[in-house]
Amino acid sequence: MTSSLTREQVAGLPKVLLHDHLDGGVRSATVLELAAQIGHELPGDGTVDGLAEWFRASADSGSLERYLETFVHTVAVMQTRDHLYRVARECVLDLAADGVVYAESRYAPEQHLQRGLTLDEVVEAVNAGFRDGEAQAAAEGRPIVVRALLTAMRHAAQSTEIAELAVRYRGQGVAGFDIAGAEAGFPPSRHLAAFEMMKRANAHVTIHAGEAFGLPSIWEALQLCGADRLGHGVRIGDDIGLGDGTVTDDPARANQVAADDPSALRLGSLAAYVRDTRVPLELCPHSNVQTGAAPSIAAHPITALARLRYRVTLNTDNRLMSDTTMTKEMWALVEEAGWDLDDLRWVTVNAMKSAFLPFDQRLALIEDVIKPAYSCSSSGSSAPRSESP
Ligand SMILES: O=c1[nH]cnc2c1ncn2[C@H]1C[C@H](O)[C@@H](CO)O1
Ligand SMILES: [Zn+2]
Repeated sequence: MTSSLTREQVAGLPKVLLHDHLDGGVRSATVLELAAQIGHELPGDGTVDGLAEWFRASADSGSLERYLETFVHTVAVMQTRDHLYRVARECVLDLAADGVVYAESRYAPEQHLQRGLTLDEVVEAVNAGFRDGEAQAAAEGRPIVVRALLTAMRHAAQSTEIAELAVRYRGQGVAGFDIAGAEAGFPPSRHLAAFEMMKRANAHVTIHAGEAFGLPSIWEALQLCGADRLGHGVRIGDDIGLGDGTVTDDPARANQVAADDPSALRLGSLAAYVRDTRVPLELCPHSNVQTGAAPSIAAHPITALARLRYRVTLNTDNRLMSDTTMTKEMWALVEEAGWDLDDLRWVTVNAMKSAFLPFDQRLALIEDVIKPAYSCSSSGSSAPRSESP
């Protein structure tokens, strides 16, 4: 239970990460080195730590739009085959060092064409980095499986082409399709043709929705665009009533009510649909605090949603901008929101169940890797939380 769980123990647990941006997790040392090579001018004081701090502080603005402005400096150094390969390979090594055993890493191929690469060359460079990173991590005794998700930017007009690219590389390192970028003013239905194309191809879709904008965005993502998962989806709390407000109006109180008596919270029809149909929520606590989607880790709706038994998964979003890792996300919930080992095991199994990986491979990772490690870590003082139906 909480009292016996240490940060070191959490660091050693196997983790599953479904929502991590490749261009949001570049090592600051790599940004510095590659920027010098290509003559890209960077903010900060010229040091690795200074640049990392610049990303964190600039992203800490309370606004998604300002958070996203920082990506210009990572995207700038991901414009050649070698640079994409390096960033992808380092990403895998960093995730493996954090205990991640399965990850889906997303990026927008259309943002990496500034120096003449084609969309296919971008995907192939990243795939090559992922494969070599996996091989090196395995050789170092930290096996990890990584798949790519191809993102289309929601303010742009290339989503159908990116969806076609995702289908073309399905089974060759690419597991699905996503849209990202500023949410307000750019509803998911703007990209309906791309989503319909994915559905016709029986391919997987996740959509950034319910982060900076609320229920209409979630509704469109699910009911018009057929999303299999929600990127963030934290604003589903707007449809869960406290009697005098919603979960997202007063998340600290909602967490308390959910812990004391979950049946006291009333679910609107969309909130009920999301829970009943087990829609996976790719929740990213530190990122949400930075963009103003949640007030703090302690008061983040993830805890109420977990107590209400939504299909909650825990994610990093952008390790560089949010100065985070999976260990840090987990440990913050333990220290600040009362999570215990069973909660961590539960979100990890939830994530593996929700991965865009073939069923037999998901099952093998759950049975052979995740469950045995969490059983070994268990103090034996509590029964594991039962799986959701
Ligand atoms: O949290 C986010 N919400 C919406 N868009 C995001 C978020 N994090 C990163 N992005 C954008 C910026 C990246 O350049 C792009 C592709 O990874 O996705
Ligand atoms: Zn994201």
